[in-house]
Amino acid sequence: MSEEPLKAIRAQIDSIDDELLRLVNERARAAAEVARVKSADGEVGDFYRPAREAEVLRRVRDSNQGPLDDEAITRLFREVMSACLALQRPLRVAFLGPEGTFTQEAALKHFGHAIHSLPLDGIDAVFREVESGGAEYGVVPVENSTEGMVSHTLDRLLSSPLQIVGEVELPIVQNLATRAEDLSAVTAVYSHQQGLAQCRLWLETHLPGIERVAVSSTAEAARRAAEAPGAAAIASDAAAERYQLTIRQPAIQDGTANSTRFLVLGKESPEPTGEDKTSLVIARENQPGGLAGLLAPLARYGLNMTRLESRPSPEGMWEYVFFIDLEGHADDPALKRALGEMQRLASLLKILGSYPRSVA
Ligand SMILES: O=C(O)C(=O)C[C@]1(C(=O)O)C=C[C@@H](O)C=C1
Repeated sequence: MSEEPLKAIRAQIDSIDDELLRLVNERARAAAEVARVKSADGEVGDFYRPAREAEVLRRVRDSNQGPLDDEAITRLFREVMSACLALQRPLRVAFLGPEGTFTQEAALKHFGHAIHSLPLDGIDAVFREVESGGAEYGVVPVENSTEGMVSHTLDRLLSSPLQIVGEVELPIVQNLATRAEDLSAVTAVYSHQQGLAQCRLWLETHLPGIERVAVSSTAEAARRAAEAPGAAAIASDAAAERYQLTIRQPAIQDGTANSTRFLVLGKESPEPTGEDKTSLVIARENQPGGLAGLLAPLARYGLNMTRLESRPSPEGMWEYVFFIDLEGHADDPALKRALGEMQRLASLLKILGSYPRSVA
């Protein structure tokens, strides 16, 4: 290879980098100025604005002409914003730990890497940390495309004063990670109960009769597998790397399109962005056509429901509450009117939050 053309292109890259460096710092100074104006206006607390961040990301995606794809551009700008925000004070973000969980991956995807991470040992602990002000935000799993809802998160949403302020969708790739030399040396498989369920067919085919142990997370499973030679974990690439396990079999999940949706919890709902979702929980006394009647205003106002899930009510046996996701923000006029009408029919209606649709 001739060195001369390479030298010239590298000189060009150096000068582009100089320009990028100057521009990124200029942007950081502008973001710091926004923070100064917010403080002067008497705003206290953190300066994170999920609605504005969604707007910034959608805008750059819309003007992106490549060759970098939209996902790469989103990742880059997310990190730039994360670093700009951390100039004021890094956000404290609690998530279902330990380090190496898919929930940590979701938290980093949403907030970027310039955060102060708080890995906690349960969904309940994440809610409590945000409720008590120990963290400004929390990230918890809420549903998996193969395995369905994470009922603990739904139940906790019902009782918590927290708001859903964002959502993150993450493709989930589960691996069999172990220190064992090969599959025949595996004597037990550890994972989160959802990890075990997502790989049920693979386990039945390749490790029939081998003990399956459910633990608090896939990362905890990897930690345990690192301690015992015959143990294996169903866990992420990140967890396998963190606990120095070898991936004996990659991508063992049964569903080809396996993805998990996570919720970001905070104290205040973001303002409307034009591409939002609203989550709520409703109930009505048990009567014929009860649920249909309750949902009728949605059809009347032409509102789109993206999810409907029932859970046993904490109030009584064979009573149910319904978790609903709608397109739109609770401050949008049509949605506001529909919610008002539903409120009159419902024995319970709690808005869990309005938040920008995830920018993947
Ligand atoms: O626009 C704001 O409110 C800012 O604080 C600036 C900025 C950014 O870097 O663009 C930083 C943090 C917020 O979460 C949103 C956006």
